[in-house]
Amino acid sequence: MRSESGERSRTAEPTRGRASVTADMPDGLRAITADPAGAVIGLDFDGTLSPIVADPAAARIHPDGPAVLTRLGALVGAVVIVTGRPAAVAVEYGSLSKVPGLVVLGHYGLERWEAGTLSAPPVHPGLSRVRTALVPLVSGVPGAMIEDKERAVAVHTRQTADPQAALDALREPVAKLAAEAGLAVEPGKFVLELRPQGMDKGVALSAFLRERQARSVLFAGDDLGDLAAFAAVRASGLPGVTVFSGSSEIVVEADIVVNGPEGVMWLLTSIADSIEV
Ligand SMILES: O=P(O)(O)OC[C@H]1O[C@H](O[C@H]2O[C@H](CO)[C@@H](O)[C@H](O)[C@H]2O)[C@H](O)[C@@H](O)[C@@H]1O
Repeated sequence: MRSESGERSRTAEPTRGRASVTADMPDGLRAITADPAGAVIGLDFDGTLSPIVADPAAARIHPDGPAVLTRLGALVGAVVIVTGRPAAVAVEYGSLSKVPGLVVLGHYGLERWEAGTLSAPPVHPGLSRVRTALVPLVSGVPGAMIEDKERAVAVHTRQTADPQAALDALREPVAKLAAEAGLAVEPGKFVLELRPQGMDKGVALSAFLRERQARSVLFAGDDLGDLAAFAAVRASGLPGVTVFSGSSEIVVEADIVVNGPEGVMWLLTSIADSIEV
């Protein structure tokens, strides 16, 4: 996939064992470790907590994820997952139902899961129309598949012979269909998602920061849909840090770059270690 924006500004290399982020620590990270009770840690799911896999239904959180999130959740003001997945799916694929205090904002913030309770708005009426119209469109591209998420529909090309060419071929007809149904198109890693307008990860994260009266913020993501959350970190006026969960598929500018979900686990563990010092 193409590069979306500028250069990586910092690199944190995963290491094994107890690690510290105190050396060369960005100011936003320093604020988090100095005043953890005021910190909100925001995390994307796919590509950040969960390694990217060919079949969207086979994605599962990194094996260290539930324990790391449980540990961090006890140390900071709040841990929130902001994902394009339905919140209940992220909870299931993340084995997150027993992580105390965790909030999951699904469908880019349309849904909220907290303490086992899910709240969500009515399903957008345009979705039934695109659900039907997408079938002949996608069946014309061998290997392309539809992921029906109830409040959104995603078209995936990762399993086609040429994922980028398939994505490019579908981009225009999918955009036309979305416009006719009053939906937005959310592009991502070999995926085009048709979803309701008016909400994104930036809107969702900003509202959460206000709700929790955050004094600092970190957001980690890996894809185009996370850029709005990165922008929200920068616009919040809070000491903040953006973390790019890096891969070979896309490059995104961020304060810290780590090596995919493995690197995210290292960073979160390092933050917890630094708080507990
Ligand atoms: O906001 P996220 O938590 O990152 O969710 C974004 C989309 O992620 C999923 O698709 C991506 O991950 C799949 C599994 O690794 C991969 O096969 C696919 O190519 C990626 O685009 C998910 O399937 C979508 O519904 C999410 O919107």
